[in-house]
Amino acid sequence: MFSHSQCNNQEVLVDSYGRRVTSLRISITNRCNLNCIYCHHEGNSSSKKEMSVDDISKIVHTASCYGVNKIKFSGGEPLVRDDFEQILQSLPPLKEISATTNGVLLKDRAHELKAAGLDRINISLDTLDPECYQFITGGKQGTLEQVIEGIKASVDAGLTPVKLNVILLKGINDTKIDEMIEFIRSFDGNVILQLIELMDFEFEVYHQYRVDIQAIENELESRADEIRVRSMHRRKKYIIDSAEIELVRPIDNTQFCANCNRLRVTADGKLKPCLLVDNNLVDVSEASSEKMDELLKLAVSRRVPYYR
Ligand SMILES: Nc1nc2c(ncn2[C@@H]2O[C@H](COP(=O)(O)OP(=O)(O)OP(=O)(O)O)[C@@H](O)[C@H]2O)c(=O)[nH]1
Ligand SMILES: C[S@@+](CC[C@H](N)C(=O)[O-])C[C@H]1O[C@@H](n2cnc3c(N)ncnc32)[C@H](O)[C@@H]1O
Ligand code: SF4
Ligand code: SF4
Repeated sequence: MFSHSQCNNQEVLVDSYGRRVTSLRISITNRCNLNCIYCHHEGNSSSKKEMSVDDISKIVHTASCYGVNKIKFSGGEPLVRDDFEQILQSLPPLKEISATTNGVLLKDRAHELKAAGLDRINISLDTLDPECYQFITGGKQGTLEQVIEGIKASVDAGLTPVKLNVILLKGINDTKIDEMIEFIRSFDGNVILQLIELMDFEFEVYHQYRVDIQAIENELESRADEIRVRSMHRRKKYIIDSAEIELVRPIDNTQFCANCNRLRVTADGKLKPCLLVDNNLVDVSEASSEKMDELLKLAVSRRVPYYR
């Protein structure tokens, strides 16, 4: 297993806009068992190449020497990788390791994931209606019931707080927010609702389903007992009758980008400075550990807030 022999520096990674990088968002595969109508694929190419456990471990060990202390695993669908638990076990001690999943394959792995070092999990589920679920996820490879079982198993395994990711879609779920709030309430404070603005990756889907996000934000604000602001992206959290609802509103949001502390890693081993930019990636797939330091700094130097 990889370990960085000279991890004794005090250096941190700060880009030219004063944004310190403290977190990596790592796609471990581009494969997915669903085909959601809106998917942005983390802004990645469709490359079939996947980093090995050692490749991922090497990147995280190097970044951790520069004060990166949070890792988010994503995909495609991270749970289609059978070696996800091995990936988790290969990491150095960190403040937080989390993952985002569609939840279909979660039920039977939640406890193993926790034991392997995963701290918490985000589960994407846009509807509580089985037919609507099939429509959004574009097929027959997963069911609503599997995802709900996955949420229960995650709470049971202590992968908490579980975040329930809901992409707001006009005419599909924009009038069902209260239903979702009631659903998370049934988990006694272990589940947070995360309402997400649809980003415009799929042009037609975006134009058909985008919601008036300002109206939703106004409604949350008027009903909130308390509003908290996260340092990451300056995201707002609304507390409504003890339920926690976080709003992810990236489009045209200069505060969101000004407080972006994540560097992305693509499934085929490239450092990606921004979700929305494709022409400035830094390939670390063949890098030695010495070269990795240099390439990490190069990727950080290429970071520019997308909305500014
Ligand atoms: N524009 C933009 N969107 C992001 C970024 N990071 C996450 N998102 C979006 O935020 C939504 C939620 O992402 P998750 O993978 O659940 O993770 P997260 O909420 O960002 O992270 P945690 O709150 O720490 O769990 C998704 O729609 C992501 O596409 C980012 O850096 N830029
Ligand atoms: C690309 S998915 C990868 C992880 C996993 N397959 C899942 O769906 O949770 C990561 C997150 O991005 C969100 N997402 C995908 N396409 C999006 C879009 N066009 N706008 C906003 N969020 C999107 C998903 O809902 C999910 O919460
Ligand atoms: S499950 Fe995730 S990666 Fe797969 S299509 Fe849906 S949003 Fe995209
Ligand atoms: S700069 Fe903005 S759009 Fe780009 S990754 Fe950061 S928050 Fe997302």
